[in-house]
Amino acid sequence: MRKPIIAGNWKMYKTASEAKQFVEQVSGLVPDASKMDSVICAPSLFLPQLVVSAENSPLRIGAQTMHEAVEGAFTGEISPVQLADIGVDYVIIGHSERRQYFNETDDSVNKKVHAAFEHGLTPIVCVGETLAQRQDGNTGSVVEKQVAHALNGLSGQQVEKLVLAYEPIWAIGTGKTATAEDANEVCGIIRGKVADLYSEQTADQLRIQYGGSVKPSNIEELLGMQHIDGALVGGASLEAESFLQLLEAGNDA
Ligand SMILES: O=C[C@H](O)COP(=O)(O)O
Repeated sequence: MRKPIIAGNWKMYKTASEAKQFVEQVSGLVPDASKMDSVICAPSLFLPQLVVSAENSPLRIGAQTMHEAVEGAFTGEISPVQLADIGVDYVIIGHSERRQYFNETDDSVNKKVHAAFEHGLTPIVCVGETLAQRQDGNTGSVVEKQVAHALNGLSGQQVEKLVLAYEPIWAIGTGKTATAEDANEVCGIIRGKVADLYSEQTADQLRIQYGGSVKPSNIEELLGMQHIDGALVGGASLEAESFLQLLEAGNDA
């Protein structure tokens, strides 16, 4: 039985005071970590403050990206050492918005995944196809290639610890959710690829999230699917009430 994991990705939303207020409001209401994992991935600017605000709560704090180097002349970037040092637990790697607007590639995703593990961070690795790739019937081959690249060189034990997020690009922020069956089918393809690359046991342990217009009204159906172990949520994670409803669904799954 894989433990559900619901992660909010706030993207470039909220001010520092709004972020602090949100975490103070939800932290006492987050389900126990023995039942599920609950994460907020916030803008880097707020991370130190949110780690402190969440310290007595099961809520964990994540970053939305990072550089793969330990340190260096990389203006504007944040390193895995810096994230780990302030108590961040998770980091999203290879989100489609990073791939599209900030030149993140399968190769840099792989380097960042290795760097995350070297410094004790849990990577949430995003993969997913464009609408054109889906319409051309290439969804399976696209996500298999992304998964193989992202995991290259990792041990089976590391793969069992990471989180993969399947996010069809055409469903992000559009209100169009993949049907639960379609999302489950692709998550099953991802699990099958991991079984080929590693073992059935590793594939069985791996947690796979679905992301793309997840909201309180559709999360239960998604979490009811065999291969979907959680959700990576943008818009619906911004309001405390809807985030808590998502966690409740995770806790009941
Ligand atoms: O990381 C989250 C995803 O990009 C999904 O965003 P969304 O829930 O606003 O569609």
